[in-house]
Amino acid sequence: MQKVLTIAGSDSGGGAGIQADIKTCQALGVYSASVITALTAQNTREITAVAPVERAMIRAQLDAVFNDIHIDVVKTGMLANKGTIQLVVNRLRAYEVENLVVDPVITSTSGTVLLTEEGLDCLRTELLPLASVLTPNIDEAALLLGESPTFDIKWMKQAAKRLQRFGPQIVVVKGGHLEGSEAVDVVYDGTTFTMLQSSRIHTSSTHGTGCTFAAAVAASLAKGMVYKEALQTAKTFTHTAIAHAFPIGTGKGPLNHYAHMQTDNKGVR
Ligand SMILES: Nc1ncnc2c1ncn2[C@@H]1O[C@H](COP(=O)(O)OP(=O)(O)OP(=O)(O)O)[C@@H](O)[C@H]1O
Ligand SMILES: Cc1ncc(COP(=O)(O)O)c(N)n1
Repeated sequence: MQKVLTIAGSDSGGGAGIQADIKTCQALGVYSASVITALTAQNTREITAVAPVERAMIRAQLDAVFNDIHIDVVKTGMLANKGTIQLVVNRLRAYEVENLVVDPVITSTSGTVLLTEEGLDCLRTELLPLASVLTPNIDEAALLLGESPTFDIKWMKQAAKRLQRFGPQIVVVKGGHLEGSEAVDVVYDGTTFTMLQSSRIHTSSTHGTGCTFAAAVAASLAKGMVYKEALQTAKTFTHTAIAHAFPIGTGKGPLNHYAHMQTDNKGVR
């Protein structure tokens, strides 16, 4: 059984964060352990409270997992602040983690800041050098680069190339928020660009798409897939989960993480 550790925040509404990560790993047949960095009081409409977990408790969770369970791939999501990032970096180095997927969660879709400014600097300089795969959306890519985004493929390519210089082996700039009929993500591996392409689904069920995509990359890498196959698997998995989402809540609803189990191999019911 391959094992992923997700280090992220809890979403009480069950659509994003730790909950999305665990469901994704489960659906892809990979075991998941979880280290919770923050609690959020959240539903499909808004985040009403955020409580970062104290550092000693995060450290205790990390050490409890790493001292007992062999982890194949680590995935990070909401890290909340500089202190937590420094601690996570310290523990990832101590346990010699080699496979790391970093989803740089900065702001929720509903507009709540989930990472402090100091935390953003620290993520850029201390965590990105350890990353195997970095998965920003267009806004997150721009914040990491300290500039305004342009919502087109040309800018996404430039951003991916420049972000790769911070240290991650592979950068995926996700185009879920692009205009048009296609949802295109730009992948840069230090040498070549590739595109992950799918049709855009017109739906309000998009809460947790970023968490789901990154967790599916982590689970696929844990299963031994090479990165191109892992990214394509994650893209198809996320698309299917959006396409077959149930109407849950009154805002931006969660995905159906188990949809691909109810579909044939082409992702069609
Ligand atoms: N409406 C959609 N139709 C098809 N694919 C989508 C749609 N929205 C997002 N995706 C895909 O989902 C994945 C996540 O991309 P997105 O840009 O939405 O990330 P994100 O903004 O980090 O997500 P989140 O909404 O959780 O913050 C990408 O592969 C993207 O192309
Ligand atoms: C705990 C947690 N982690 C991540 C997100 C980002 O997801 P989204 O952009 O869909 O709101 C979130 N809302 N909550």
